[in-house]
Amino acid sequence: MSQSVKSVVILGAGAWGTALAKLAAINGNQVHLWSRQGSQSLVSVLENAHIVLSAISMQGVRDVASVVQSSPVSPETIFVTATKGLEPKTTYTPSQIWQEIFPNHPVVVLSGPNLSQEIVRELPAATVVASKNINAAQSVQLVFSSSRFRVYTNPDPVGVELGGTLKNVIAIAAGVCDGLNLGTNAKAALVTRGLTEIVRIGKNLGAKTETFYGLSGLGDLLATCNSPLSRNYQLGYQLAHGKTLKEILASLPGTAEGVNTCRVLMEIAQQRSIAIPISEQVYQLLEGEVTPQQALDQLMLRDIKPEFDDFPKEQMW
Ligand SMILES: NC(=O)c1ccc[n+]([C@@H]2O[C@H](COP(=O)([O-])OP(=O)(O)OC[C@H]3O[C@@H](n4cnc5c(N)ncnc54)[C@H](O)[C@@H]3O)[C@@H](O)[C@H]2O)c1
Ligand SMILES: O=P(O)(O)OC[C@H](O)CO
Repeated sequence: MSQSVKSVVILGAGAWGTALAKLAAINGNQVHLWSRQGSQSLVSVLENAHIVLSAISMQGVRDVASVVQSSPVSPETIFVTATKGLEPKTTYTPSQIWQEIFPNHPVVVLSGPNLSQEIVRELPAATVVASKNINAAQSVQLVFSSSRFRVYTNPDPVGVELGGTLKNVIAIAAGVCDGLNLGTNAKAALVTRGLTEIVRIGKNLGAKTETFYGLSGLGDLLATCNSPLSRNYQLGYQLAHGKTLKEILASLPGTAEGVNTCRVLMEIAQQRSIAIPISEQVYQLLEGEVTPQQALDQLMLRDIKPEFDDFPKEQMW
């Protein structure tokens, strides 16, 4: 694959930032991995950057974006966000924060079934880069594509971002399901109905339904709900084994964004009257209002209903 060498700055040297820095470096790009604990100043690494990719956990995104705003950045710089979360105060996605702060720059979302521990082992994986600016998405595609990492473009950044973000809540539920040994049928039902909740919220927020059936939606949902490498899945699994949220968070390696996302998601669903029963039980579980068994009972004993919300009546029977 031929491409011109790009100067790529990765913000956040956690698990995902480090894996992405490795992928960009494999292709011969000039990569600077910036961490708040490191010795390099943000201003010095941002100079001449073609691409600035944020792999900061949600809680730090606005602070870091504001510091970047006060640094000299080329007018051509493309911002890429790889964070999977929602901002509590505004309910914004990370790309909405970057776009608000940098209204004249292209913003690209990078999201997919990407467990970082597999990617650093160079196991094959695929992802999606989504933007309203196709040229920017294609530039980012070239920077990260390799024989081990297949990158697709997509024109629906909100859908790609919400798929990666909302699946973390369902992954917590999947961990609970496996932790309680509920079986394969239960897991299939949970993941499928979880996807229905993600589509309901996503459509309401302006995303395209098809996006949720792609890599960044269903793909990431399957990866995260089936792997003990997922921190969100692990969190649910340990809740099912009787640990408290506080105990789990104290020993979990890295960030489980699903905890914060679930709280913001409940606010969005309530404001917009969207039914998300699985996510609601995850919320109550995280708040300590129900036990895993009570959450399961509440889901199974809901009123019976048709499978789909919006089948035209004449096609029903
Ligand atoms: N690890 C994965 O497999 C993976 C894959 C895809 C997406 N993600 C997403 O990427 C994001 C980061 O995940 P991670 O696994 O690297 O988490 P992590 O906990 O390993 O790293 C988070 C990074 O954010 C930095 N950070 C947090 N607050 C900050 C602040 N206020 N200022 C500066 N830096 C700050 C931390 O120093 C750290 O470098 C999350 O939103 C996660 O959902 C992770
Ligand atoms: O470890 P998790 O649960 O944050 O999942 C990591 C990625 O989002 C998987 O694509």
